[in-house]
Amino acid sequence: MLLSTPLKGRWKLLNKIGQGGFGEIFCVYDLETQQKAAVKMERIDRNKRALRLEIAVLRKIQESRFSTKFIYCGRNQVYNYLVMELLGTNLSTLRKKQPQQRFSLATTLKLGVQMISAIEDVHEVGYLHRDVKASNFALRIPRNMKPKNGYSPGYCCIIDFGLARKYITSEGQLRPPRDEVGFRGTARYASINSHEGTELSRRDDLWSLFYLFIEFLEGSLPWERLKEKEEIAKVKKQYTNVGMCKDLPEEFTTFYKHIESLEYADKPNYKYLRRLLTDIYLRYGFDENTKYDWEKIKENTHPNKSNPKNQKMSFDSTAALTGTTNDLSRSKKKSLIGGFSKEFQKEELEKINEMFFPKKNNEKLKNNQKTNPNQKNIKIEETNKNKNGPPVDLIDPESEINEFEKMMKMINGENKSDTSSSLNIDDDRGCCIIL
Ligand SMILES: Nc1ncnc2c1ncn2[C@@H]1O[C@H](COP(=O)(O)OP(=O)(O)OP(=O)(O)O)[C@@H](O)[C@H]1O
Repeated sequence: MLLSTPLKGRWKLLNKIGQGGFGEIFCVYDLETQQKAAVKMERIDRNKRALRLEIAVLRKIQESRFSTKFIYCGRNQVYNYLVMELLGTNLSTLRKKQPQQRFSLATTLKLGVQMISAIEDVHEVGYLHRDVKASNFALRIPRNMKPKNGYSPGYCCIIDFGLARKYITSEGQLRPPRDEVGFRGTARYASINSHEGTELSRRDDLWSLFYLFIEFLEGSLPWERLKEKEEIAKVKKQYTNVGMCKDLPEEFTTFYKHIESLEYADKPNYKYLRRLLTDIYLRYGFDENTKYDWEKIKENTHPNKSNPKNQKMSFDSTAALTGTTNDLSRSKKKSLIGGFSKEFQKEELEKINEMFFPKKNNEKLKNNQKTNPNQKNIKIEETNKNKNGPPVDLIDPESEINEFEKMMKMINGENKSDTSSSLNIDDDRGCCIIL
């Protein structure tokens, strides 16, 4: 690819980092900030345009910690383009680099908690994502490869709002479902509602997430090899929670039952779903030192290898690319937490929450301790009591942390997060790209 002029005289194209149905994504060098960024380009002559919608949603979701930072949008003779924060590897690529193409339970849970939050944040601004899949989540690149100022090495962001749809009206009311809708999304992860042409709602993004969890843990989905949507739908219908969750911790069954209980209009209980994953995490004895699969400690060369307590978590981007795994086994069944005092459990839970949500307000976390995280049977009973609606919220309201403002300043200097819905696409016709 030849580039005669940097985009808008500012962004110099370096290399292609992604290709999707809607456009191409490039890594660019920002001559102004001297930092790398990502640019998504969509040809102006495309019949179906998705970038305008994507930009609108991205700008609305800027306050979410799980969103990539909007930088600029513009147009030249050939392309509409969106400049945004450069993220790291997407989760699909990362998974495929693991042995057996699986993530460990710990990694799945850590990512899962963040993915639920990311989806919740999209829903909060009034949109459904409608294409939840691993390649639409990417890791935020940690500065200096260390958790810093609210970043953690595994912080994952949701991307690609090209298929998003507003599910509430401008008055904040739920849009009435249409009688029939065309298929949207990616067949492998689409909910059965989507296959059946039913109007999608918040629950359907969570169905896709559930399928993703299975894929993360098992390395594939039962309908992996099928190509036709109709065949995929047929197999999907055969696999209920019994088929898919039988070898998994029982919270996955509870997860499944919750989304299964949701009607079109129901708001999913995101906190409850996050809590289910955190419960497993604690029960299996994972803690804040538990590494992601792509992190590694160079044990042979580590100066403190004889004392595991001295070993600090480190992000190794090479490991992320080469697929190095951690030392956790999926079959690890011991429950360390169960043997400790309540105080210890509280401390543990705080730490875990800090890890999932860096810089979380500790006072808020303390409120979350009212339920013993190990009393999963109680929660299951509570869920069953509320069959006609979302289960009771067993966790105290979890306020959103306003760390994002700080993070934005840190990443983007003075870039403002304009959340207005009106799009102000800059006409940049002077800029010429030759492919
Ligand atoms: N901001 C970003 N930083 C780094 N990589 C990115 C960024 N945005 C997208 N990518 C990479 O490009 C890939 C494709 O991006 P995206 O999903 O937005 O394109 P798309 O055309 O909508 O794709 P699809 O048709 O698969 O939905 C992503 O999976 C990711 O690997």
